[in-house]
Amino acid sequence: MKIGMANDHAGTELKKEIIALLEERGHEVVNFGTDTKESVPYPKYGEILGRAVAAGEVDAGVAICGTGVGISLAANKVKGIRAAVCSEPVTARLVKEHNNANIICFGERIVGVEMAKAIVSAWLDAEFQGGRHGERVDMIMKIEE
Ligand SMILES: O=C(CO)[C@H](O)[C@H](O)[C@H](O)COP(=O)(O)O
Repeated sequence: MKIGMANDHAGTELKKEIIALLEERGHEVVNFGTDTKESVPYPKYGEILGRAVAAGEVDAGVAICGTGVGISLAANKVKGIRAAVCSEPVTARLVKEHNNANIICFGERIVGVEMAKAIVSAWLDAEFQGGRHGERVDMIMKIEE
C-alpha cells in the first residue's frame, strides 16, 4: 500500500520510527511533514493528509501530534475521512474492522515507540468486516451530504 504520513512538531521523532516500520513491511511511504521540531499548526498537516487520502493520492494515512487528537479532528473535516485516535492495538484493530478507519492517529506524548508500532501493525493487519458495520459506516458518511 501507499501510506501517507503527517505530523506536527510533537510527532516528528515517532514519525521516523513509524516510517521505518512501514517500509520494513513493504509499504511505500509518502511523508507530508513536518520533519523538524519547529512549532507548526497540526490542522495544516491533518488537512494535507486528509485531502491526500480522500483524493486517492495515498491509500491510507498515519497522523501524529502530541495526543493524536488535534490532527485527527482536522483530518476528519475532510469529506471521506474516518480518522481514529488509538492508544493501544485492540482499538486499532477494531477501528479498521468496524469503522473502516482510513487514517490512524496517535500521540507521541502519549504512547511509546513500541506501542505505536503495535497500533499501526494491528490496524494494517485487520480487515474491514462490512455487513452491519458497513451499514453504520454508510450512515456516518451520509452525514457529510
Ligand atoms: O493538538 C494537539 C492536541 O490535540 C496536539 O497534541 C498538539 O501537538 C499540541 O497541541 C501542540 O502543543 P505545543 O504546546 O504547541 O507543542
